[in-house]
Amino acid sequence: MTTSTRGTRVPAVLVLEDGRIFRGRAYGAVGETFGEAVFSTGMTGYQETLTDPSYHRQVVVMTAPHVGNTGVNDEDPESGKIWVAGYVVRDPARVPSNWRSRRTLDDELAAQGVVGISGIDTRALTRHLRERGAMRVGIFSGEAIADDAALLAKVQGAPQMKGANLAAEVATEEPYVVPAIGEKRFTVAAVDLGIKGMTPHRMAERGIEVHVLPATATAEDVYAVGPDGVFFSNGPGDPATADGPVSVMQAVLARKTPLFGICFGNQILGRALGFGTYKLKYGHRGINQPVQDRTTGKVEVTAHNHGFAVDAPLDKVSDTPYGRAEVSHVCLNDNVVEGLQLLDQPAFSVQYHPEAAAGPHDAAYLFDRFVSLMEAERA
Ligand SMILES: NC(=O)CC[C@H](N)C(=O)O
Repeated sequence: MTTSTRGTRVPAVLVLEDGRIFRGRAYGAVGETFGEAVFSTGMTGYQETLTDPSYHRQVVVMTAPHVGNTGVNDEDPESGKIWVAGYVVRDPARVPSNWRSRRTLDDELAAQGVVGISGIDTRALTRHLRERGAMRVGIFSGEAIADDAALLAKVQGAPQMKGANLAAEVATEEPYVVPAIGEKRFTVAAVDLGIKGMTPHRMAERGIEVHVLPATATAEDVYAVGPDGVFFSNGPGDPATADGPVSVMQAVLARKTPLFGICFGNQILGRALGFGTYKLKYGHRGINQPVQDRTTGKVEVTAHNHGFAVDAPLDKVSDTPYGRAEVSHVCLNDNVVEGLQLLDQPAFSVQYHPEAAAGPHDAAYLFDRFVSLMEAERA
């Protein structure tokens, strides 16, 4: 069911698993959907958010009150489709305006079968999620609307995010190559756990030929491309389930190949080193999060999308099977671990998004750091 609701007033209901209910109008496709309710504080960049594969099985609530103002263009998507399980906005733009816009966001959501809701108090919903924590949610419109108790029972029967193993559902099935822009200097094997398009692009800009491999790639697959460095991407789901990628990363660490991880990749490095991961109460999602690089003292404003985090000590160097490791970056809002680095071999990762799609470019230096590690290895 993908009827566009543009110009119509189809009622819709959002039901949280703790029984709180919000009533509004259908936005995008009419029907029903389930996921984990999370909020994003980004005021721009909604196309990048919607198409980030890390949002698979999450229903995204936008805290910015006006969404859709710049329509939908063909340049900004981070992957081939919208991945969010549902979309919640307060006040959709009725007439988008931008020189790149091709379609309205409402029509794009409808065309891709993404069920959403508009006209609800997203500020109250966000405060609820902040106080009670991220939780399961359902959005129902059209024929899917039933009595509240029946809808609540459906939401309470939907799968949880904790324990979800989702990377293989979003990653490429076949390997592909993103060529270096200009002169080729390095080859990188990138394990795709839900990679955003901007990430290989940021590497390609630095003379890296990126071999993107499926989430199920083995250490043999990684080394078959003759990599100067290995990269582990962002991705959806609970890092506690990523045993396969953790053991591939351990093989890379054992060979001391230069290694870089982003987001899910940071959690996998944490696990590979022997740290735990845990679910944050409501996560970090947006493009305005302050992070300190403890190796330089500099503070950067960064893009985030994570609901889990690494449990590593902030105040000491840890001994791991791969040498000494430390927390390199920390979120200044809540002291959550935002980066890890090894001190005895060329490996590091960040929990946030230096590819900045969308978001500020403060953290682009991390791609240069990866290049420096590969240069040092070659020297
Ligand atoms: N963007 C990501 O890679 C997210 C990682 C993980 N799924 C989390 O929610 O924390």
